[in-house]
Amino acid sequence: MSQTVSSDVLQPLTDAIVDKPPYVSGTLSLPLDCFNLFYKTGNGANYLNFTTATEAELAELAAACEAATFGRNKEDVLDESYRRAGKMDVDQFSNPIVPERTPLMQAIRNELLEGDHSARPIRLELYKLNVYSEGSFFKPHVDTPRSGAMFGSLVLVFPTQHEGGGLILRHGGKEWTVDLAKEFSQLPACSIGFIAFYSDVEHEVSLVRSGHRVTLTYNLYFEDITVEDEDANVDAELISTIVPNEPTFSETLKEMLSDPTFLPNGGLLGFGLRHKYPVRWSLDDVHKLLKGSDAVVWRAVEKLSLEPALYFCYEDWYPYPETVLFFNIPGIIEEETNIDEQSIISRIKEVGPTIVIERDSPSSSPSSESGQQKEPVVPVSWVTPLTQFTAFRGTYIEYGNQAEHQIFYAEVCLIARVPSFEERQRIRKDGELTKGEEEEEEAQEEEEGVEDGGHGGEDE
Ligand SMILES: O=C(O)CCC(=O)C(=O)O
Ligand SMILES: [Fe+2]
Repeated sequence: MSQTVSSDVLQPLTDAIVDKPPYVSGTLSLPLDCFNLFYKTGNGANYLNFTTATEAELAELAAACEAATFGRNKEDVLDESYRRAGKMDVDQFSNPIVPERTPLMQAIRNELLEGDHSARPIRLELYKLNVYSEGSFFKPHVDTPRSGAMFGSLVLVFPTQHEGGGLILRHGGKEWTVDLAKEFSQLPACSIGFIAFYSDVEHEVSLVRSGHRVTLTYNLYFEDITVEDEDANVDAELISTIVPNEPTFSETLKEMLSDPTFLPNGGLLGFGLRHKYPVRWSLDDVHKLLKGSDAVVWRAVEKLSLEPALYFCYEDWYPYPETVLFFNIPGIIEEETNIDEQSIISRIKEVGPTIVIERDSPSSSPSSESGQQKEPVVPVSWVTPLTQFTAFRGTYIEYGNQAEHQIFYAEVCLIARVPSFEERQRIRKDGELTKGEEEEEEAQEEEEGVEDGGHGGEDE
């Protein structure tokens, strides 16, 4: 099973993985009362409507806010050189917008989730109201994952006059800017701006040069994440959009597998994933969170019986350079907050299991001298490169929008096991045989009028 395949051969597969931007934005017209805001003040309550709010009303709202904090190194901090904005917690205000009852949901489903995932049940949680007045900004960060099921954030921007305050999004070496302030001047007063993006997208709010930018932020969760069978809860009535690259990817992979010269003795195919994912201590359920093209790859590989699995990938240097895959983080990280990367790696090796995919050791390496058996190397052919090794204490935990101890974003890779050509043919024949046998059995049952333990007719 220790074969690899050249990148030229894999190129058609790599090319079939096409990506959409990791966000969706736009404007939406809503009924006038959706622009009402009621909020607490020191001595009572106040009211305004964002379509008619005056400068004085907005300044009053800004004054009723507290200074917004953000998460840095596991603590919520107030640092106006990193984030200057006002915030109001959800128990301090009321606004009648229910995003679930607007076309926003369809936009999130179709543009952000794609394909089969667009029909998954999702839940929105109102998180904060923020006011970015003149001189406000929020420097680059990723939003803190509040549970393993969180997949993104939604920002609604009210149509108040302001200049600046564009949202800059960065992902996979690309950058986009969404400046809704410019759009409002050309739209009816009852328009709201929205931006929804995946959780691992770095973003920043640029300096507001004048006016007030008022937003509602929401956390987006997959609702079926604790369900054993991920597809069981899917709302079948929603029409899922077709992902253009999914059939191409599947077909290309299928063709490769039917070629006797493609990994004739079997081997591992690797996919560096495009998104980072929130993890606690294991990757067991993370496949249910896969987004965009990452989800496409998983589904296609799974359908072709290549046993997809997710792994962390790290690079070790002692006693010789090695690249290693594993899927559980040992408890040591939970217990000790100031642990260094090398100690984590040593601990991972101790507790295992790990797969060594690369080793650069001289023939007389320390461990062979000491007579210790080295683990065999199982090489991986990378379809999409692994862009980064797993970093346990990276910038991703250092700057969030809230301090959070339990979960961090990790670089993850997907490994598919390609059986030998002989095995592939056997599986294919078995599949056909089983299907043929099932059909035969069904026909016989129908003839005999047999019902299958109360489930008869379920498939019709
Ligand atoms: O206001 C925005 O557009 C984004 C705000 C943000 O990044 C946050 O609250 O975490
Ligand atoms: Fe944010």
